[in-house]
Amino acid sequence: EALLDDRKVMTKSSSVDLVTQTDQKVEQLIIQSVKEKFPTHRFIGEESVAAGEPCILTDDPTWIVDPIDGTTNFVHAGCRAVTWYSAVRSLLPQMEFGVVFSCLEDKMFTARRGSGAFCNGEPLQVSGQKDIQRSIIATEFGSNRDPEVVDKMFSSLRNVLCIPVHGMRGAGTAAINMCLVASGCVEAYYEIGMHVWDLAASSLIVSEAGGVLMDVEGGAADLMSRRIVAANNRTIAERIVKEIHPFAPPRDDAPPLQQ
Ligand SMILES: O=P(O)(O)OC[C@@]1(O)O[C@H](CO)[C@@H](O)[C@@H]1O
Ligand SMILES: [Mg+2]
Ligand SMILES: [Mg+2]
Repeated sequence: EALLDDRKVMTKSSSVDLVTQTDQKVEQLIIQSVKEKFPTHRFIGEESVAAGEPCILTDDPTWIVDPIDGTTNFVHAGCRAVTWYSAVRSLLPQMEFGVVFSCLEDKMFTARRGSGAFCNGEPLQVSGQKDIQRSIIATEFGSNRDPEVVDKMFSSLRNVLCIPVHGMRGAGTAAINMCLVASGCVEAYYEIGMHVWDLAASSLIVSEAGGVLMDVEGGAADLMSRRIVAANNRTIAERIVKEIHPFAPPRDDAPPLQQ
């Protein structure tokens, strides 16, 4: 309770895009401790980018950090927070490993390229369901309250729901939604508007658990594009793509607007 009272809530891109001192402190803690071991590595951190650091991938090993994914949950409920980080190498980008920690459930999700995905050391496998009408799909509404954008999100939501699917869910964090796909708890997750740090670690966890990643228009997934479909298999992913009303938010690696 005292911690909740102490929590200073600030806003970023909009009045519903929240950040706390805890986000900033956790990010600094992760970056500092990695830097001590790997002084030449680079970082893309959510709160560092918010403070003006660049969001670009180079050929250097780069750690992509979201200190708390689900800050809104954290602010409201105190405990529904996730800390995660991942490292990528090369411009493609080639993810080397990903880590998502769900402190609510005390679950550590990990994946290393080519070595599978795990939860607390137990191997993960996506759902074997091929019938979208027997599936649960996860999504989120993001922090953009522009009515035109909200209309597009609602149109996609309506279309997917009316396929019909068994249900739709949202954990309030992209990272955990993706881990739910990797664990076989939901068949797919899609969203437009989240950022590279929301997805980087969990994208490897999904693919190492046997899942597929796709752009919302069906092409190759691009983690800087702020659009993703993550599914248990290609059949389910392609069916969802048919129902999504696509739009393209400014890319994470777009040059900053001139003042
Ligand atoms: O700012 P945060 O808490 O790191 O993350 C933002 C986020 O929780 O909001 C989105 C909702 O659209 C999620 O998909 C995404 O993971
Ligand atoms: Mg996040
Ligand atoms: Mg965050």
